[in-house]
Parts: sequence; C-alpha cells; structure tokens
Amino acid sequence: MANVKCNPDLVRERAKCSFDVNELIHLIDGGENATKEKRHFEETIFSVKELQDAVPEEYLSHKDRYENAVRKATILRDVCREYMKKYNYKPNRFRVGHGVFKDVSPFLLHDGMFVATIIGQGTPEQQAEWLPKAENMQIIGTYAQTELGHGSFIRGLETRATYDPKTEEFILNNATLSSFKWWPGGLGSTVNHCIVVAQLFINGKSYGIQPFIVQIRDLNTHKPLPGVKVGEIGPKMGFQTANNGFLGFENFRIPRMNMLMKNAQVLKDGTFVKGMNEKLTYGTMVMVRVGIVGDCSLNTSLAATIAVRYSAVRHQSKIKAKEPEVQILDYVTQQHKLFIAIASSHVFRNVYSWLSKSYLNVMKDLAQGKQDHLPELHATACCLKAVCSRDAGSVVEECRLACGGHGYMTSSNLPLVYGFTIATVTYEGEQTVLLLQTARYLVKAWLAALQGKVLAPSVSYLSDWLKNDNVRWQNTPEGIVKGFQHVAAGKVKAAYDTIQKYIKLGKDYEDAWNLASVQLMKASEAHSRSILCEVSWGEVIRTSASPNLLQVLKQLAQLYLVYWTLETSGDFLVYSNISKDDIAILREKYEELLAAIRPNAVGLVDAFDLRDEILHSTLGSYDGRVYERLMEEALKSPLNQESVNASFHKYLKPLMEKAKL
Ligand SMILES: CCCCC/C=C\C/C=C\C/C=C\C/C=C\C/C=C\CCC(=O)SCCNC(=O)CCNC(=O)[C@H](O)C(C)(C)COP(=O)(O)OP(=O)(O)OC[C@H]1O[C@@H](n2cnc3c(N)ncnc32)[C@H](O)[C@@H]1OP(=O)(O)O
Ligand SMILES: Cc1cc2nc3c(=O)[nH]c(=O)nc-3n(C[C@H](O)[C@H](O)[C@H](O)COP(=O)(O)OP(=O)(O)OC[C@H]3O[C@@H](n4cnc5c(N)ncnc54)[C@H](O)[C@@H]3O)c2cc1C
Repeated sequence: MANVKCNPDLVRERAKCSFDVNELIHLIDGGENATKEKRHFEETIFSVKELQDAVPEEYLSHKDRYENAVRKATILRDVCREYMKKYNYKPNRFRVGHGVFKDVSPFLLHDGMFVATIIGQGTPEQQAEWLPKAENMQIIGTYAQTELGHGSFIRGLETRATYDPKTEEFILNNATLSSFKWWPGGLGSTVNHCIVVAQLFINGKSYGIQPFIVQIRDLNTHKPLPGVKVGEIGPKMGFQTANNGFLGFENFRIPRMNMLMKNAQVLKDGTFVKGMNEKLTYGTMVMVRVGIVGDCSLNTSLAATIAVRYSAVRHQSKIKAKEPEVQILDYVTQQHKLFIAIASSHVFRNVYSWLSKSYLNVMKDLAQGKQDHLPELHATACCLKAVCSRDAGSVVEECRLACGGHGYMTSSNLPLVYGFTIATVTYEGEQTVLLLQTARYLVKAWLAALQGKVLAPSVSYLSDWLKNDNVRWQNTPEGIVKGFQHVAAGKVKAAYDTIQKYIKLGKDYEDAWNLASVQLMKASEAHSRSILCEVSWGEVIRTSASPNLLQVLKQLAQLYLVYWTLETSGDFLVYSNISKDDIAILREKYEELLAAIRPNAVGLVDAFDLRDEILHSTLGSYDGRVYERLMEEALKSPLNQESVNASFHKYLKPLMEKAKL
C-alpha cells in the first residue's frame, strides 16, 4: 500500500503519526508472522479475478445477486481449501468475506452454526458421520431454529419431532403456519441439510426442544424432498446475499440417529435419557454470541476507517474566517463522533479475546462434567453480545452520518456495513431478551451477596459494594472502572428492591419482574459496561508495546472510559460519589484526549489494516481519491451507459407534449 499515490492530506496525516503503525498491526493480529500470513492470504484471495465483480452488486437483481454470491462462495471455498492445504493456515473467512461478498456469504450459517452444532451437539459417532461431509462441503447446511411465531422464546417452538419406536424414526411436522421455520441463512435455495430445532414428543409426552440433523433437498437434483416445503423469505434491510429461508415438514421421517445426542438421548425403545444440563442444547448460540463480540470489533473498524480517512480528506467550512477551509477531522465535534469508534473497536477486540478464553475454559470444564461456570458464561455472553452489538450499530451509523451526504451513497459502503452490523442486535438473541437473561443472574448474585456468599469473579463487585458503597471518587482510570461497578451495583440493588416492592404490594414474582424489567434491563447494561471498562483497561495496561504505542493505546482506552462516564453522568451522580466538579474535570480530560488522539487518527485506522478490497468504499480507500472514486463509481450506473434513457420517449416526451396542448 505504501507506494500508492495518495491524497496529500493523508500523506501529511501519516507523517505526523507518533507511533509505529506496523507495531499496532502486529499487536492486533497477534504477532508479525500472523500479519505476514494474513496479508499473504488476503493477497491471494483478492488476486483471484473471478472473485472480483465487474458491475457493482447493487445493480444486480435479487436473483442475480444471489447467484453471483453463490458463484463467489464456491470459488472462495476452493481457493481457501487449496490455500489451507498448501500453507497449513486457518484463515479468517469473515474478514475476506466482507471483501468478496460486500454483504454476507450464503454459506455463513454453514460455517458459523451448522458445522459448530454438529461438533457441539453430536456424539463422536454422529460427528464421524456428518462432520467430514460438512467440512468438505459434500453436504451444505444451516441452523433452523426460529419460526414465524417464535424466535426469542425457544421453549415455545412448535415444530414437532414425534418418535416412532416401531420404525425407530422421528416424524417431523409443522402443523401451523406459525410453526414454519423462518430466517435461517442459506435455507432459501442453498442448503441441502439443516439442524432443525424441534419439540420432541415420545408417546404423547413433550421432552423439550432438541436438535435434529435433517436432509431437506436431494443431493443431485437439489429438489426439496417429499414432505418438505422450503423457500426464500425475500429482501431485507441487509443480509441480501445470506439467502434466508422458510421451511415446513409434513410427516417427514428421519432415522433415530439424526437427533444430535451428545446431551439428551432417545433410546431405540423410546426411553428418554436426560443430559447433564438441558441448557447445553443452547450451546451453539452461546458460542456465536461470543463470536459476535469479535465481529462487532471488525464492523466498527470498517466504519471507523472509512469515516476517518474521509474526514482527513474532506475540507468544508472554516474555523477561523481568514484561514482556508479545514479538514473536517479538525472539528472537535467530528473527533467526538469518530474517535469513540476507533476506541470501541479496540475495546470489543480485547473483550472478545477475554470472553473467548472464558468460553474455551467452560467448554473444557463441561467435557469433564463440570458446569459450575456455565451460568456465569451464559450471563456474560448475553449482556456483552447485547451491548456490543448495539454500540457497534450506533457507532457505524454515527460514522455514516459523519460523512454527510456522501455517507448516504451505497458506494461509501457505510449503508451496507450498517445493514449487517445492526442485524447483530437482533439475531442470536434479541438485545432486551438477552439483557433480561443476564438480569436473572444479577438478581441471584445480589441475593447471594446479601447472604454473604462468595460470588463469581464477574459479579464479585456486588459484594465489595455491599461492604463499602461509600468509596471516594477518583478521577483515574481505575477510579472510573470502580465507578462503573458502583453504578452497576446501585442499579442491580434498585431493580431488586423494586421487585420486592411489587411483591409486597401483592404481585406475584413474574408480574413484579415484568414491572421492574426496564430497571433490570438497565442494570444489565450497566453490568456489561462495567465489564467492558474493567476488562479493556486491564488488557491495555498489561499490553507489552513500545512506549509510544502504549501511550496511544492508553489514550484510546481512557477515551472509552471517559466518554461513557460522561454519556451516563446522570447514573454516576445517582449511584457513585462523583461530584459536579469531577464531571467538569472529566469533560476537560475528554477534550485533552481528543486533541491527543487527533494527530494519530489516520495512523490508528491504517493499523486496522483493512485492504481497499475489504473496505469497498469510495470514501475510505487508502489513497484518499474520494471525489475521483465517487465519480468513477457513479459512471458505472446502468443509467449512465446510454445518453438517453428509453423512458424519455415512452413517458417524459408524451407528458411534455400533452402539456403543450
Ligand atoms: C473461541 C470462541 C469463539 C468462537 C466464535 C466462532 C464463530 C463465530 C464468529 C462470528 C460470529 C459472526 C457471525 C455468526 C454466524 C452466524 C450468525 C448469523 C445469523 C444468526 C442465526 C440465529 O439467529 S440462530 C437463532 C438464535 N436464537 C436465539 O438466540 C434465541 C434466543 N432465546 C434463547 O436463547 C432462549 O429462549 C432464552 C435464553 C432467552 C430463554 O430460554 P429458556 O429455556 O426459556 O430459559 P429461561 O426459562 O429463561 O431460563 C432458564 C434457565 O436457563 C438458563 N439458560 C438459558 N440459556 C442458557 C444457555 N445458553 N446456557 C446456560 N444456561 C442458560 C437461564 O439463565 C436460566 O437459569 P436460572 O433458572 O438459573 O435463572
Ligand atoms: C439477519 C437475520 C438472520 C437470522 N438468521 C437466523 C438463522 O440463521 N437461524 C435462525 O434460526 N434464526 C435466525 N434469525 C432469527 C433471529 O434469531 C430472531 O429474529 C431473534 O432471535 C429475535 O427473535 P424474534 O424475531 O422472535 O423477536 P421477538 O421476540 O418477536 O421480538 C420482538 C420484540 O419483543 C420483545 N420481547 C420478546 N420477548 C421478550 C421478553 N421475554 N421480555 C421482554 N421483551 C421481549 C423484544 O425485546 C422485541 O422488542 C435471524 C434474524 C435476522 C434478523
């Protein structure tokens, strides 16, 4: 990238960067070698001609766009397979996926959830049967859980799997319209297999939801098998190339061994054997929620790179009347909009790395029959997924708005990035629903703290606060982290007390819970924010980096802490010992941090190391040729391929002629 002829503003910006951009790239990637490998892989992918689109995707019809995505998905699969064989390298398909598809791959659910569920829910025999076929794409699958009538409340799913001991088969049925599966990615026209989550019935008795692996299309003709009704759900806000679909069964039989039985089992005679914990059936969702936190980091870095580079190139208006128009990045309001995006991406990455470690530890424990830390993992993954996805959505939208009119252009890529980022707020557990799951855990933890019990590490601050809620406020990063814990503890207590108040007024627990649920949701958000602040600050101070880089990383981490303290200063005034004077000091600190980060802004987004092919943006490319690219892309419009469009003769001319009469 270094030899590209760049916009002079970007050249100047890069020259004033105070840290070594390559050092940060290596830090993000996990070492210099990892960067080399990543770049070599990306270079290989983006030099494949067939993966490049001659015409921007947006001009294609819905059908052509899907077919083009499948075409590219298969080529990408082949290239990756060869690459992995040759270099023994496991690539990050998500990053290059944004480059290849702009939106998402029709194989997203195959990679993200189908294979993962076989691994997580299948017995060793079942894995031996299906995993090799799924991994080498002999079979293509998805995760079919959500139905027209139920997505959040999965105990309410209606798809039935009734066991027939005579034939040792399950009979799948979707008797009502609301029971039809609705949403699974790739289901529309791509996959031939599904993980179907259905209610198990044996001898008329319900045994809750279980996962089944089901072939739905013929492997040669791709026709739906008899008894299967399947199709695509149509255009959406984003995810256009994900090929989301619907599915229903009519007396469709599958062998007994197609129920994934790592947890619960159905024996030949129809005996149901309970698993260690019925919630382990929800395991794939926990894994993906963890992954989404990492995805939020990537999505935020895409938007930040586009908006910061554009803001360095774009000149508009003046700060001082007699001086030239300034780079819009010099407006402190612009810095306020954008630097939190850079900081958030780092916070999400650090927290993802921490959460993945907890996830892997809990998986190890579970393999040994220990499940003590599962509730904590579930509660933490739920609230972090909810808060990070919503923050990422807001940050991406703020970046888009920060690019003014040009941010509204599809060719900026910001609308697309927003489309797939905002989807993470809903899929894999709607945000409020997940926050309330965490609230259940917090309320229990609060009760345990009141009883003087030892709490799990992520909530031990509740006991600390009970012992001493009167700690003096300190305007240091550590003091702010403590402050976030005080806010969370105060909100958990207030929500808990509210439930108790309603119970005293004669409400039963469930109604009291519902009445207190806004407070519960906010308590859960505050808990999540305190984890984000504590973990990310902790990771940064433990980072080994050169003094120059460490200084910048600390500035970003502090910016995150101060930004969110100021954003929620009302809560701090209520639940911590912060004073108005402290808030004034933090405002000043915030302005200092924006000024300190300003000279490094372009260097910081360069360090996300997102190639132009991944950014896909007229506004965000490395060389900053913004206006040239906007014009080049506009000229690709089919309407610009003819000097006069047929509609002139058909409609406009007659209209004008009629007007003359
Ligand atoms: C190294 C690690 C990282 C690897 C990451 C790798 C890859 C991922 C990478 C990136 C991700 C990016 C893309 C992902 C790819 C694909 C995604 C694309 C599309 C999305 C696909 C989908 O949306 S699939 C459908 C998802 N659906 C949902 O999420 C449904 C949400 N609803 C629920 O989960 C449940 O209904 C519920 C949890 C809200 C409630 O369940 P219910 O059974 O009713 O339970 P309750 O009565 O409320 O609670 C009872 C009890 O159970 C505990 N519990 C609940 N869930 C769990 C769980 N999962 N684990 C453990 N425990 C659980 C709950 O806390 C209660 O406990 P208490 O009674 O003690 O309070
Ligand atoms: C792009 C995309 C891809 C998807 N891919 C897949 C897929 O591959 N496979 C799959 O199975 N599913 C998939 N889904 C479905 C997704 O998982 C669900 O849409 C999601 O879990 C939310 O469920 P819902 O649609 O039923 O929302 P609802 O639950 O109907 O939510 C509507 C409103 O009700 C509120 N609400 C619901 N329950 C409660 C409660 N208990 N307390 C308080 N408020 C509540 C919510 O907060 C929300 O405000 C996908 C969805 C999207 C958008």
